[in-house]
Amino acid sequence: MKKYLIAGNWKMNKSIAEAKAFAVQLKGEYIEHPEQLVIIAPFTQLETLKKELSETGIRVGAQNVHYEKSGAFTGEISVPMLKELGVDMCVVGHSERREYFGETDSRVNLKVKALINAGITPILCVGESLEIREAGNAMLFVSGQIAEDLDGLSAAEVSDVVIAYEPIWAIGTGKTASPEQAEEMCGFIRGMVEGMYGAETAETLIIQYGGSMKPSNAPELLAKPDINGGLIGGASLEVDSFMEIAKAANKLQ
Ligand SMILES: O=C(CO)COP(=O)(O)O
Repeated sequence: MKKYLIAGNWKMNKSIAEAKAFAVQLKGEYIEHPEQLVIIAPFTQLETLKKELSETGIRVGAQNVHYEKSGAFTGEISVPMLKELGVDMCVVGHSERREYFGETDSRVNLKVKALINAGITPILCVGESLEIREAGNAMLFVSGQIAEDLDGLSAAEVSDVVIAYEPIWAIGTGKTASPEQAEEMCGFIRGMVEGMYGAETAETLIIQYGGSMKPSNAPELLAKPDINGGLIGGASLEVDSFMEIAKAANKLQ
């Protein structure tokens, strides 16, 4: 059976009450593979979501983390703090963090390592801008990101990482990468991981596509052999559209 991970990245949206209402509604749905779902929420909602979803098998993730365990880092949240809440996954290196908050590959690398050491699955985001794609350098750029972001990790550690390919030009724009474009890059990433860490690690690696994924385009994207799910922004904010995407994955299994 092909593995999928359908992740809703809520970004900076929802109140605690809204997060709870979403979880309650989600629990009312028939969910074939709850272990394939994860809600990536703002820090303030994590405790509520963990509580509400505790018996369901649906996982909960954070959107960012600091790599130091504690210290004078005002405004930051550490890996042990996420661990204390029972957080299962954490997005690292989202393009919005890279663009607006100066997240560098070397910091992304430290975050990935800190999360793996604590047993929290990193969802590592990579992806090129439109300018880079149009210059014909998308693969060169993405391979550079992956090489730096995974630097120093063993094959066993890379097996614990999820990679999300999110072309910046497709995020929040309504402009999706075509299934062929998405597959081309996800296949390229898998090939790169195979070259670096071996066939076994590459075969089991979960590679998501992200960027305006929605119920209408999800079936075609998810059908591609190297795409193991989605990192979904806008369409994850409503249970109905999120579940439609999850069901599209189940139909392919
Ligand atoms: O950035 C994304 C998920 O991390 C994609 O967001 P949209 O689905 O809203 O384009």
